Amino acid sequence: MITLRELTKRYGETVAVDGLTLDIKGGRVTGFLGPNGAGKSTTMRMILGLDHPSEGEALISGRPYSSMRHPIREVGALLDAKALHPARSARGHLVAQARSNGIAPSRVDEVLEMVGLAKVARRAAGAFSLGMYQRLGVAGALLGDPQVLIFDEPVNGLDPDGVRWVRELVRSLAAEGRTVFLSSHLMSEMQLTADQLVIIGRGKLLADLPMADLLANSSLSSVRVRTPDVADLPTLIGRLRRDGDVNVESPAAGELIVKGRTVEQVGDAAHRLGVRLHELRAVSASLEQVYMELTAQSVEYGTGEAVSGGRVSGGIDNQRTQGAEA
Ligand SMILES: Nc1ncnc2c1ncn2[C@@H]1O[C@H](COP(=O)(O)OP(=O)(O)OP(=O)(O)O)[C@@H](O)[C@H]1O
Repeated sequence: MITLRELTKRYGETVAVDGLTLDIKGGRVTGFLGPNGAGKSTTMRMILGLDHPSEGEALISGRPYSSMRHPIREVGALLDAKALHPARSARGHLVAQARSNGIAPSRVDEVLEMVGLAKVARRAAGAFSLGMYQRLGVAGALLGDPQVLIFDEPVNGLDPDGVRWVRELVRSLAAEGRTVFLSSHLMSEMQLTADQLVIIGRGKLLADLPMADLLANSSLSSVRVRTPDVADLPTLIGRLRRDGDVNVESPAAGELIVKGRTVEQVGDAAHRLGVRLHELRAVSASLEQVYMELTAQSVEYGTGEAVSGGRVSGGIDNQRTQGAEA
């Protein structure tokens, strides 16, 4: 697990990370999202001891990175894939890392095989494509067989095959119980990969909740209903509106678009009233739509107020509370 407590980083006047408090748990892939400059890389750098917090702390399995004797056995990271000596071979690069962390050289060949670089392992890394650098970075992260993995934009520069490979790899690492924390600007890919989402804006936490809840509770998601019992629709609408916090529109005779209720709730209400349904389906927002709405608000109103002031906010706030309890 990764634990952040009031984690804050200031660069002069700039507050890059602003009081982040959250737990990034094992057994699932946690996606880390935020606009450019939101503070994602700075957060990851502080977790990895590359930057010192101005306030607060970041712990890995309950301990700060700086207290670890062999850090890469506890946490593997891919931050800047190109940050290595270009004249060194992929194997040489990993062997040096393995040696300084008490890891057997046989593990180097194992991880090179895992990332598909075994055949080019003795070539100078300087001649590598961006995708090959990314694979080498992933190999470095896996070298110490750590329980916690941090990937900053791991699919950057990868072809569709490589993107899929990363997705399957991180999902299998999480399935083994490991903590996987990864950032990406590719929303469609993140939607396929992550179980949990942490979204920040201007260094502040905007959301920390399961992907499914984020999408289902978005004001952009809805339930579509079609009934032949047109005359009964006003009664059904009245029942749906009874508990408040719902938006019901009727775009055509016998059709409803309901926002703020689940398909189960709408189906049950119709059943109780004896209204026949010929169509009942959830129309889920995409992660990209929800993300754009959420972060646009944060930009417009400032991050702190945004989640309690807008349409998305009710859902987000509730979910954030639920996420914290989970
Ligand atoms: N070494 C530094 N000195 C001064 N300001 C910095 C430094 N590193 C980051 N910042 C600032 O801190 C803020 C957060 O930057 P950071 O790189 O963490 O954001 P990010 O979410 O990773 O962005 P991106 O998606 O563009 O990679 C930005 O305003 C950035 O300019």
